[in-house]
Amino acid sequence: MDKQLLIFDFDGTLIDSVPDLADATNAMLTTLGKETYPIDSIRNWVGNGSRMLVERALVGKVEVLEGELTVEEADHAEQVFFEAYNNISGSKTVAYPDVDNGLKKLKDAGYTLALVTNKPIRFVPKILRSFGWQDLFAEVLGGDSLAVKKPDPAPLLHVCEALNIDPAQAIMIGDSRNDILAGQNANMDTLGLSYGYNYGQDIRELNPTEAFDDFAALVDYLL
Ligand SMILES: O=C(O)COP(=O)(O)O
Ligand SMILES: [Mg+2]
Repeated sequence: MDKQLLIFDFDGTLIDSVPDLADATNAMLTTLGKETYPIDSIRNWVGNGSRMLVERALVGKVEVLEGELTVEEADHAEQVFFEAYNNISGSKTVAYPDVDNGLKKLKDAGYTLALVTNKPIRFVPKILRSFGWQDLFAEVLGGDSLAVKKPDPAPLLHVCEALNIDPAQAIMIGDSRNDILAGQNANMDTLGLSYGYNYGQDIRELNPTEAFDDFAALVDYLL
């Protein structure tokens, strides 16, 4: 493998964060006096950052139509969600099998590792520390670190520029259409993981360069 930089997605790729996200979402809905949803519904609402998760939960579906929510309503719900997620984040979030060892093997093999998530950046350091990963990544960007988030290629290109690495030497690795499209939009190779959250769609339908059903297979491919 002649590439230098591996850019990883976070939720659904390295960590299974949906149990905590679902608890926070339902805590928000309960606070607002609305009906709660099962984790299997909420899993399909993750991927475009907290704001979209909150809006989808308020309307109870993936597609939020123009005019269905007021900005004030969504702003308030987002603040309630942030508080709830801040209080519980970490307790039920686990790394997927072979991720911890796999990341260390890839780093030891000479790759530079970076993290680009659509999760708000304020929640990221605490989760990284909980897995002892705080020094693994040369660059870490959240969904609100720049004006745009994945599937826009800007966060990926920003990381390449900060690390002075040609995007042609980078690979985007993730579980969702937002990761694969961001990588394709940045003209990078893309590697898909099938076990995460992709709105119920098979990641292979997005035509990543390769796709894997577990993290160990991804590591084998890269070493
Ligand atoms: O917070 C989200 O919506 C998903 O975050 P991710 O980009 O790490 O998958
Ligand atoms: Mg993801």
